[in-house]
Amino acid sequence: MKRKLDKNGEPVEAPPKTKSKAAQPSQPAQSEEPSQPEKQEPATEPSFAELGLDPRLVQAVAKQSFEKPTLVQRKAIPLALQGQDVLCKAKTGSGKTAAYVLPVLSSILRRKVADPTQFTAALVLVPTRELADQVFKAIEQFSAFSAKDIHAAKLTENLSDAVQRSLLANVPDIVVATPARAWHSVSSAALSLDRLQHLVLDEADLVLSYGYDEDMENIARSLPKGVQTIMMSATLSPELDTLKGIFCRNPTVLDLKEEFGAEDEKLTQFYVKCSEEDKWLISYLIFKLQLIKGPCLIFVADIDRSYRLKLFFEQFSIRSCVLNSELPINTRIKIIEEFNRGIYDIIIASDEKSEIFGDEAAEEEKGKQSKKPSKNNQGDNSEQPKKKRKHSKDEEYGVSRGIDFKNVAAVVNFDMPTSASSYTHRIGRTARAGRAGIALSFVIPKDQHGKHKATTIKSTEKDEKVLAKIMRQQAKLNRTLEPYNFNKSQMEAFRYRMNDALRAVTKVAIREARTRELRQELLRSETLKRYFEENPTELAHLRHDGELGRTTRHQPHLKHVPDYLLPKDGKKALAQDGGVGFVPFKKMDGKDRRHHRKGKGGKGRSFKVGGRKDPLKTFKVRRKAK
Ligand SMILES: Nc1ncnc2c1ncn2[C@@H]1O[C@H](COP(=O)(O)OP(=O)(O)OP(=O)(O)O)[C@@H](O)[C@H]1O
Repeated sequence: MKRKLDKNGEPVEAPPKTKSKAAQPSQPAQSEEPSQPEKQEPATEPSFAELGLDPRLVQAVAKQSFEKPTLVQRKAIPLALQGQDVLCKAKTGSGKTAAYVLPVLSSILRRKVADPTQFTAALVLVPTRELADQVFKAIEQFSAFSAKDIHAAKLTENLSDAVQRSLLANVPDIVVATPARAWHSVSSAALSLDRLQHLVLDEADLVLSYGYDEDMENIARSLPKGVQTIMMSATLSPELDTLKGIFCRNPTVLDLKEEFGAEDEKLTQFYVKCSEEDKWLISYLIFKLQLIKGPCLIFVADIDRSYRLKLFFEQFSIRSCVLNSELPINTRIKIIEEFNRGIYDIIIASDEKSEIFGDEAAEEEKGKQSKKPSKNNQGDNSEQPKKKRKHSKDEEYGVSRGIDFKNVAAVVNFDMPTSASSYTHRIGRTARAGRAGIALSFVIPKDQHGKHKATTIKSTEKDEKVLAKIMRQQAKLNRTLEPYNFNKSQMEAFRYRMNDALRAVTKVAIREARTRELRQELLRSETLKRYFEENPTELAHLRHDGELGRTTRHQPHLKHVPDYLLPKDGKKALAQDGGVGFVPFKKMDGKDRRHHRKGKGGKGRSFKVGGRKDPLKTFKVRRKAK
């Protein structure tokens, strides 16, 4: 039974004095208690050292330049250090990873002082391979000063069973894996959970959506008694209840409200209602004229779409890279790393999972009949999103959730997600850890859907419904989405160029781009290196194929925007009535513009998010009089 908590996530009753888990079930049920007056946060917030963490971890945290713990860290770390089960819901980008990694590492270090026996004490389950990589890196960073005492392993790479076995033969203290990988290792006796002490489910609301129900059940059966369970999630979903039922005993539930009030909100949200064709035109203008600057994440509905947009941008010399489930995991991780290092400014990510997480608009139409409580989701396929089993794609792929893309200035929903919760997760890739960011979503009005055969896509049919739902959801958080209006007449001058570029991006060109990308990966593959050494002619063929076939028409004239195309008052005139629509990330005086063109530091980065150069400080939204 869950405990009552105040608005700040403080348990209303005093936390148990005992550190022993065994004592917990005997505590009286608290959930029916009336609400207590809110507890005030202490005048000064505790530092990491004051949270009771091992000093070596505090040192590592300082190295990361984390000045003070975030709300979720202040609340969850002490509870986890006491050995309690914790179910924590906190917003995206609020620092949940450190909130569980630090106490788990601290407990392992503390235990090792008394008992240096080597065994796997912690298992961290995450829904995607990308996330596993990220969590593993966080563990490495936080154990920088205790590396000889903490040995971690990640079980998600495309490693052979033999290699994974040898990894596990070293008996890591902490294992990070997707549930499928973890169960595979447990069932083959490569990983022993016999002495497990901590189980973490990160992005817990997702694990069942990814079709891991059976793996979770199997893992649950293999756990010894008394394992501490920590569940982290950015949203509350019925799946959490299912998992709570399977794994937790009397967890403390932390439902943490936003750390910042509306006035501190650093995320600005816009939407553009436009035709299917204008979506391409506006995107071209936004990126070519740099109306949005800085690292940007563009979400599209499927893989073909990601290549179509990339090739379309290429026509105008706008550089971008694609991220999708077809690419090998190592490539995906590399792309995320390179984006975080500032090598790419635009990632076009296909959010195929958005479909799986439920088309809420469709659900609404079904009259919400399926509101029956599901005690246990096993076999309950009617309520569970369908597992997608497609061979070419990686089912453990996911970029809209959990991944810590650094300093993302803008998230663009080129194609709307099909649910409000997908939207929350997508926009959560920007404005992280108190930084600024914008979200811009293209919405196709219902009467415009299907009108432009070349670019129409099924998933955007219910954009308006989804938008309405998103607006309601955001309003609950005191957030609004503002219309982002373009001056249509000024856009017209660019239309023929956009059409020219769209025509060049044929289906054949997209197919070719898709296979070319995969071919490049084959050429880079370490696994195939040996094979190619022995079969050099095949390597030559593969290379030759790659050099051939650039099926997109090359149109050098599209690269530059001639001055006569630009409106008299420059880019600003593109915004209708000079109002919403111009998104300068930085005040652009003459000097700055030169600076931008040159591409500061040769990296093409021309602004900082947050700090003195906070682009949003110069951003004016003029509400349109209704
Ligand atoms: N105390 C802190 N001070 C400063 N930065 C922090 C702190 N804790 C975490 N961060 C940074 O905040 C960013 C977001 O953290 P993290 O990825 O853990 O968020 P999250 O809540 O797990 O997000 P999501 O729900 O999207 O997975 C990371 O770049 C992390 O390094």
